[in-house]
Amino acid sequence: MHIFKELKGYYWQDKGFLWGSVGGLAIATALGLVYPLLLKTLIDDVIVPGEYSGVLRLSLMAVGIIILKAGFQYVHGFSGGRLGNRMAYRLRNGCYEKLQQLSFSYYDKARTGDLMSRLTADIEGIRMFIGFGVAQLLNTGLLLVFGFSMMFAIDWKLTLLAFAMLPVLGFVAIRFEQSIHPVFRSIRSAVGRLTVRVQENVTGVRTVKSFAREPFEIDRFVKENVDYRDNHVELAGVWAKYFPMMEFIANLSVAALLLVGGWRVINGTLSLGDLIALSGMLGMIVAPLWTLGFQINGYTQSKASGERLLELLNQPIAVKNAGHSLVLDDEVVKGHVRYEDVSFRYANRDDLPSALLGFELDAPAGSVIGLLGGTGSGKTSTVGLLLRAYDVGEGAIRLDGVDIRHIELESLRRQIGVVFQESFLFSTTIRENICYGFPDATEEQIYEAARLAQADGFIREFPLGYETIVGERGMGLSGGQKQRIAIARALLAKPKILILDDATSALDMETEQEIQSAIRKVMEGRTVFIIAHRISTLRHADEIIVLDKGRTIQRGTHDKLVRQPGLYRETYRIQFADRPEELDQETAAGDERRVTG
Ligand SMILES: Nc1ncnc2c1ncn2[C@@H]1O[C@H](COP(=O)(O)OP(=O)(O)OP(=O)(O)O)[C@@H](O)[C@H]1O
Repeated sequence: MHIFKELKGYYWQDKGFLWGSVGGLAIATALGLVYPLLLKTLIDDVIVPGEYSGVLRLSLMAVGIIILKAGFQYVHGFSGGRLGNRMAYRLRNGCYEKLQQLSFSYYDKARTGDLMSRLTADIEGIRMFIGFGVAQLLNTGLLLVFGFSMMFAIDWKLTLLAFAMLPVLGFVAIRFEQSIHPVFRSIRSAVGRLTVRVQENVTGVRTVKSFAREPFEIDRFVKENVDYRDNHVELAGVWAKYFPMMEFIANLSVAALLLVGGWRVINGTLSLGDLIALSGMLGMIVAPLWTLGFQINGYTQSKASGERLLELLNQPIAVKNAGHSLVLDDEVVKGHVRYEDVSFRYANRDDLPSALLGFELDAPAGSVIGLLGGTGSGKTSTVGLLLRAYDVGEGAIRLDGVDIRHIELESLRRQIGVVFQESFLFSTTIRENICYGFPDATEEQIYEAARLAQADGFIREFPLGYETIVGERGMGLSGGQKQRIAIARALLAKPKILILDDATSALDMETEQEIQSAIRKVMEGRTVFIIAHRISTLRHADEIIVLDKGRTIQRGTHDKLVRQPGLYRETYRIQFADRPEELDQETAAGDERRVTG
C-alpha cells in the first residue's frame, strides 16, 4: 500500500471524485441487494396469501430502485473517470518534468523504450485502478458486510453456514495475489525491453540495414518476444490454477445453502421467500468474489506500475542547484573560465581510469581554446564539466571567479552555446530548430545566425526555405547541413562561451574556414572552446591543449606545438603530408627561430 501512499499527491486533491466513485458504487450495490428482499415480499406476502394488488406496488418499487441504482452507477462512472484521468494527467506531467530535471548521468543508463512504456502503459495501469479498481475492491468488502448483515437478519444459522467457506476463499485469493505479482512485474519489464528493441531498431535502421543485420535483429526481437510470451503463459497458468479453485469454493456455499435451505422449507422451518432472498443475496455476494481475482489482478498490476513510476519519480538528480545558487546577470558575465586541478571519473565506469586528471586551464574572456587528442582522451568530458553535465570529482571550474557549482544551472547554461558532435535536430521547421534556445529571436537575428553558420544559402534553396520540416534527427539533410543548422542555433543567442565539439567535422575545409572567421568576428570578446581532430580547425587558437587518457600532455600555440616533438607535431605531419611546402615552411621557421633564439 505504501506505493499508493507515495502517489497520494497525484490523486488526493480529487478525493471528492474518489468518494463519488466509491460511494456511488457502494450505494448502487446496496440498492441491488434490495431486489432479493422484494422477491421475498412478493412470494411470502403477495403470492402465497393471494394479495394480487401488491404485485403492481412491488413492480413500481422495483422500477424506482432501478432508476436510483442507475443514477448512482452514473456517479461512480463519472467520478471514477474524472479521478483516474486527472491523476494520469498529473502523473504524466510529473514524470515528464522529472525527465527534464534528470542529469546527463541518468540518460547514460536510461533506455528510451523503457521510459516510454513507463509513461504510457504504467500510467494506464494506475489510472484504471485508482479510477475504478479501488471502488470495486471496496465495493466487494462492503457487499460482504451489507449482504452478511441482511442475510443474518433473515436467518443467522443458514447465513453462517453459507459464509463458512468464505475465509477459505479469502486465503486462496491472497495466495493468488502473491503468485501473480512477480509475474506482472516481469511482464512490465518485458514490455519495456520489447519497446526498447523496436525503438532502437527504428532509430538505428540505417546501421542495421547497412550491415545486413536484419536476421540478427529479428533474432534479438524474437528472444525478447519469447520472454514476453512466456511471461504471459505463466500468467495464464496462474489464472488457470486459481480461477476455477475460487469459483468452486464460492459455489460450495451456494450448494450448501440450497441443500440445507431446501430441506428446511420442506420442514416448514423456513419460508420459501426467505430461501429465495437468501440464495439471491448469496449469488450477489459470490459474483464479485469470483472477480476478486480480477480486482486483485488490477491491484497488483497497478502496484507493479506504481513501483516503476516511483522509481523514476524518486530518481536522485545528480547535478542540481546548490541551496543559494547565484543567478548570473547576462549583461555582466564576461566568460573568463578557469579549470583548477580538475579530475573527473564517470560514476558508471568504475572499470575505467579517470576521464580527466589534474586538468588546468585559464581561458580569459575572448580567448579561443583548442582541444586535441585521440578518441576517448577526455575532450568532450572537459567541456561537459563546464556545462555541468556532470560535476567535477576534484578541483573546481570557475566562471568569472565563481565556482560553477554555486551558479544556478539554468543561468550558467544560458551563457554557453554548444554544438555537439552529433547535431540533433527536432522534427519541426528549420526556423524553430534555429531559435530553439532563443524563441524570441527576430527574423533578422535568425537569418543573421544562419548566414554566420553558412546555412542561409542552402536553406533558401529548399522550396519551403526556413519553413522546411526536418525529420526526427534531421532526415533529409546532409551531415554538414545539420551541423550548420546546429551552429546557427548555438550562435543565435550570442553566448558568452561557445563550445564546438567536433562541430565542423562534416564540413569541407573552405566552408569550415568561412564559419570560423565568422565565429571569430561574432565571438570577439567571448570565449570559444574548439574540439577537433583537424589541425586546420585549431591552428588559430590562443592555446591548444593536447590530451591523452585524460592527462594534458602538451599545451601552447600552434607555432609552439608544431616545433615540439610530440603528438601535435605527429598529427600535423600526417595531416599536412600532402602539402610538403607548407610543412617545410613551418618547421624551417621553427628551426630558424630556435637557432636565433
Ligand atoms: N557518458 C559516459 N559515461 C561513461 N563513460 C564515458 C562517458 N562519456 C565518455 N566516457 C569515457 O570517458 C573517456 C573520455 O571520453 P570523452 O568523450 O571525453 O573523449 P573524447 O576525447 O571527447 O573522445 P572523442 O574524440 O572520441 O569524442 C572515455 O574513456 C570514454 O569511454
